[in-house]
Amino acid sequence: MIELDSNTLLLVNALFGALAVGVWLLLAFPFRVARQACVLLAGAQALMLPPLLAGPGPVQALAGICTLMALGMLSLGLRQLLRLRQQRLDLLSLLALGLFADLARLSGLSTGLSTALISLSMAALCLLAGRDLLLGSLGLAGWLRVGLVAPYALLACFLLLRGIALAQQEPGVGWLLQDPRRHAGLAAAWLVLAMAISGGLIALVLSRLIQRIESLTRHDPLTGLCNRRELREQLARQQVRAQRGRCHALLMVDLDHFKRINDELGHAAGDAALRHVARLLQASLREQDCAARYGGEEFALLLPDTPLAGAQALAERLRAALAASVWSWQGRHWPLTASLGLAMAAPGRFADALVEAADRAMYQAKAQGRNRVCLAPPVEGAAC
Ligand SMILES: Nc1nc2c(ncn2[C@@H]2O[C@H](COP(=O)(O)OP(=O)(O)OP(=O)(O)O)[C@@H](O)[C@H]2O)c(=O)[nH]1
Repeated sequence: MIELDSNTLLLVNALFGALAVGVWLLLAFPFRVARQACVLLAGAQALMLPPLLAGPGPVQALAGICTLMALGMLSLGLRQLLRLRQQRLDLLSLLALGLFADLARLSGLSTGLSTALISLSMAALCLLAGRDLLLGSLGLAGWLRVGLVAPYALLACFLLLRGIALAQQEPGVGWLLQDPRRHAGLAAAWLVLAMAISGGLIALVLSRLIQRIESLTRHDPLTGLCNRRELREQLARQQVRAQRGRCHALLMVDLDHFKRINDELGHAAGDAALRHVARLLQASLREQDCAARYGGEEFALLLPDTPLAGAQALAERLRAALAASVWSWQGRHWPLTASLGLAMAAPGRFADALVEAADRAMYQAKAQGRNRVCLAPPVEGAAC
């Protein structure tokens, strides 16, 4: 069996660290994924390299400071990645305590106590990072969250025990007092934890990337509303409920004379008007409703659990709100109105038929003079 000494393990650790710096920079720059977070994580990883590579001398004397700064940057990067509120006071106070203790150690004042304090500050930073991960990964499966937090918890436990042992100068726990850079067992554990932490962080970044791609495939880039594909899926889900007698409604909203905006004010104005309408529609809906951009200047609103009277009232409210809203482009006020077609779901009226019925009602509203709501004929015998 090959026995690895601590120097070889440190070298492997440093090589792994350098590789991780490269991966973070690659994600941050060419791929532009969570840029700020990735830069902070690259910085954290880079700060760990000097303590790993330096032989005895001034750089190694600064190992404590480098490790503390690396943990601080790791925590900041993690908060950025998890989109947690960037509250920095806790991190800054722990860093200040650790740095103060390290300076005391370097100047020869109470070496044991200072080293203990550094260890305790590092443990607290690891605990904070673990807590942030638990809070910020609520959407992930339980086993994955445990796997992500475990390395931080283990590292925090080790640093806590080490801090306590150092403060008491406990002779029975000699291994705890060893420098991980000179103890093969500790160097191996350090390598495993570093790999687990980096692996977990990369998994988090990838899950964020997947979320982003998924969101792009389901949303309209101009307005941020759902796109036609997402609407289709939600309609199919609602249809299953309609078969069991639940009511849902579909409202098609088509802007009136929209072409004139493009022709007279330009395409950018047309885009701004579409965004204005999207905001207004979204703000008037409940959380369970789905607002989608169905085509150019046509929107579709899916209203689950909504009986006819409620859907008609909402349609009229939306029509009036749009007509009363103020939209202007480069100082020029432009009135906006829409024609709305409403259709109610029924057990035999499948998604395509529902869209077609709402669309026909909308064209009827156009034909009757625009800026009005028309109702599609109900399916005979339907409950809604
Ligand atoms: N700015 C902008 N214009 C768009 C977009 N998608 C479609 N359009 C324009 O929307 C206009 C739709 O015109 P029409 O279908 O004639 O409808 P309209 O002028 O609203 O007339 P009515 O529907 O009959 O009231 C066209 O000029 C399209 O080019 C878009 O994403 N941005």
